[in-house]
Amino acid sequence: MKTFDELFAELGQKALSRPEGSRTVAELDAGVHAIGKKIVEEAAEVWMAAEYESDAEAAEEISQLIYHLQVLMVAKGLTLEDVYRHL
Ligand SMILES: N=c1c2ncn([C@@H]3O[C@H](COP(=O)(O)OP(=O)(O)OP(=O)(O)O)[C@@H](O)[C@H]3O)c2ncn1[C@@H]1O[C@H](COP(=O)(O)O)[C@@H](O)[C@H]1O
Repeated sequence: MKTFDELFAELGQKALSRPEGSRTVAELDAGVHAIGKKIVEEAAEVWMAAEYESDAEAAEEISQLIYHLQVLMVAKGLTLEDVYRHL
């Protein structure tokens, strides 16, 4: 289990070290357009899970949406502070 901040730090490290088989590296290489499409897809899955599936499934979809949002932040060079200042 990890927190939002811990995952973000891990993804930043993956972007730098570019380990073989990393999903994050593959997404970063695919670019902002592809990551954006993934975010829209995951957001729809969150909505559908929240309406029609279990709470556990909804939580899993939410975690995947958060992951892809973080990958987009890394791709754009945005920091946690850049986002947190708007919360
Ligand atoms: N938290 C996540 C995470 N959430 C979601 N995903 C990816 O996003 C996918 C979810 O999309 P889908 O459900 O649509 O699955 P899919 O249909 O197989 O997706 P596509 O391959 O078709 O795009 C999952 O299959 C994962 O590959 C994640 N991939 C990685 N992480 C974490 O990110 C960290 C770095 O991972 P790597 O970069 O892979 O080392 C690790 O801590 C991982 O646990």
